[in-house]
Amino acid sequence: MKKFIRGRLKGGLYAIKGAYLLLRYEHSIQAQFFIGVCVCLLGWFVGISRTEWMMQLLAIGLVMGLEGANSAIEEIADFIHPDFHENIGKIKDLAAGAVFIGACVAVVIGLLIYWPYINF
Ligand SMILES: Nc1ncnc2c1ncn2[C@@H]1O[C@H](COP(=O)(O)OP(=O)(O)OP(=O)(O)O)[C@@H](O)[C@H]1O
Repeated sequence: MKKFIRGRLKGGLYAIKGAYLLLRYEHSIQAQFFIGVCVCLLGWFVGISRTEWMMQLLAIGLVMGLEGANSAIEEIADFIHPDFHENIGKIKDLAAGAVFIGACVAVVIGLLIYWPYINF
C-alpha cells in the first residue's frame, strides 16, 4: 500500500513537471493560458453563473489538455523520425486537428455563455 501511494505521488510530481514544461516552453499553450486567464477575468467581471464557470473551465481545460497531448505527439514524431516523412506530417496534422475541434467547441461554449450578457 505504501509503495502504491509513493508511486502515485511520484507520478503526480512527474505530471506537474510536465505541466510546467508545457507552460514554460510551448508557445501555443502559453497563448491558450493567456486567453484562458483573460476569459476568466471577463467571467468575473460579467458575473457568470456557477454552471457557466464550470462550462468555461471545462472548455479551457479541454483545449489546453488537447494542446498538451498535441505537443507530446509532435515530440514523439520528431524523435522517432526527425526527417520529413508523409506519415509524420499526417500524424502531426491529426493531432493538430484534435486541438482545432476542441478549440471550435470552446468558442461555441464561449458564445453560448457570453451572448446573453451582451446588451446592444
Ligand atoms: N517531419 C515532417 N514530415 C512531414 N510533414 C511535417 C513534418 N514536420 C512537420 N510537418 C508538417 O508541418 C506541420 C507543422 O508542424 P510543426 O511540427 O511545425 O508543428 P506546429 O503546428 O508548427 O507546432 P509548433 O509551433 O508547436 O512546433 C505539420 O502539421 C505537418 O503537416
